Amino acid sequence: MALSGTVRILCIAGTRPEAIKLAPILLAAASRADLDCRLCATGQHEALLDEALEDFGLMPDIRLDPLLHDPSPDVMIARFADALEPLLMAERPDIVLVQGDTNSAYAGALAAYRFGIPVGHVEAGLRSHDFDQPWPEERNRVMIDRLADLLFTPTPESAANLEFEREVVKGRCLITGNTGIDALLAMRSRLKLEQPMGKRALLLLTCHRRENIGAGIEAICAAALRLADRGDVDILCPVHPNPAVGDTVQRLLGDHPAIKLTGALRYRDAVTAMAHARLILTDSGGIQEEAPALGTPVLVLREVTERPEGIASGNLLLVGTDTDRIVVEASRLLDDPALHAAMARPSFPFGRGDASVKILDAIEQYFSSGPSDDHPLPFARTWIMDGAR
Ligand SMILES: CC(=O)N[C@@H]1[C@@H](OP(=O)(O)OP(=O)(O)OC[C@H]2O[C@@H](n3ccc(=O)[nH]c3=O)[C@H](O)[C@@H]2O)O[C@H](CO)[C@@H](O)[C@@H]1O
Repeated sequence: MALSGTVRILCIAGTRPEAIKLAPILLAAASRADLDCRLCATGQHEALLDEALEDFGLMPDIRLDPLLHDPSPDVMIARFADALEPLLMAERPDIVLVQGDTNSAYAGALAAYRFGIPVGHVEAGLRSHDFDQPWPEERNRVMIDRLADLLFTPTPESAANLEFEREVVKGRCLITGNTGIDALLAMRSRLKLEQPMGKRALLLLTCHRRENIGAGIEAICAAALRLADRGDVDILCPVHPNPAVGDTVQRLLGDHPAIKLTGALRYRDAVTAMAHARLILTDSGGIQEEAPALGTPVLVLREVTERPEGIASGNLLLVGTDTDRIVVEASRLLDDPALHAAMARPSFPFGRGDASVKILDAIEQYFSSGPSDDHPLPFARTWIMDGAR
C-alpha cells in the first residue's frame, strides 16, 4: 500500500547522455527530504559517464563490476541484468528509474520487473517506428515502455506513440518535457556564452550512431571535407571513443587545416560549442533536443528521427548521410542569412527545464496515493530468497 516515509529511488545508467539527463533528477531529489535518490553505474561507457557527472558535481553511488570486453548488445543487457539482481535484493529500492534507450536502461528495467520493483522510464515514448534505425535503441525503448509503471514522456507526440500502444503499455504516462533541457539550461546559466568574434563560421560535427558506422560515416566525412574546402568555415569534430567511429574520422579528416578533431568534449564545452556554432551536423539524439533551445540550426545525419517535434519547429532538417545532400543543405544555410535566421529561432519543443521536478512530483504522488484498480503495484516475478515482496 502507500508507502510512508522516504521513497527510495535507484537510477540505473551507463552512458554520457543518461548521466546528463539523470543529473537534474539526482540534484533535484537531493533537496527533498522524502526522497532518497541514488545512482548505479553499469560501466557501459564508464569514463564518459563519470566525466559528464563531474560537470554536475555528481558521481555514482554504486558501480557494477566492469565488463571484461564489449559484448553484443543482448549479451551486455543480460550481463547487466544478472549483475543487478543481487544489488536490487540488497538495495530494495521502491522504484528503479531508467533513462532513454541504452542497453543499461533496458537491463535495469528487466531486472526491476523481475523483482516486482516499479519501473520509471525517463524519456518514454520516443519512436522511429523502425527497429533497425536506431538498433538496438528502438527495440530497447519499446520494451522498456512495456515494462514501465511510470512513463515520463517529453512531448505530446511521444505521448501519442504510447497511447497508440496502450494495449501493451500499461503504465501511467505523464508528459514532462525532456530532462536534457533541464540540464542544458542549468549548464548554460553557468557559462559566459559571448558570441565568437571570428569571421569564419564554426560548424560542429558529431557522429557515432551504430547504423552510420562504415559507409555512413565515410559519406559524412566526405561532406565535411568539401565544406572545409569552402575556406570560410572551421569544423570542430569531437570524436566519439568508439574506435569503429574514431579510426575512420581520424583517417579521413585528420589532415585538413580547417577541421579540428578533439576527444569527446566535456558537457560544458559541448554546450559552449553548440551555442557558438553557426550550424550543427550530427546524428546525436540529445543534440537534436538541445540545439533548438540554443537557437542553432541542425542538419540531422540520420535517415529517420524520433524527434519530429524539432523538424516541426523548423530547427532541425533531416538530411541523412548522402554526401551531396549534406553539402547542398549546409551550403544553403551558410550562404543564405534569411534561411539561416529562420532555422536559428530558439524554440522549446522538448520542454522548458522543469521536467525533473515534474518527474519527482509524480513519483511522490505515485507512492503517496498507492495503487489504484487500474494501476496495481507490481508483484515479484522472481522469487526473492527471503520471501516474496
Ligand atoms: C536513439 C537516440 O537518439 N538515443 C539517444 C542516445 O543519446 P545521444 O544520441 O544523445 O548520445 P550522445 O550524442 O553521445 O550524447 C549527447 C549528449 O552528450 C553531449 N555531448 C556531446 C558530444 C561531446 O563531445 N560531449 C558532450 O557532452 C551533448 O550535448 C548531449 O547532451 O541515448 C540516450 C540515452 O538513453 C537517449 O536519451 C537519446 O535519445
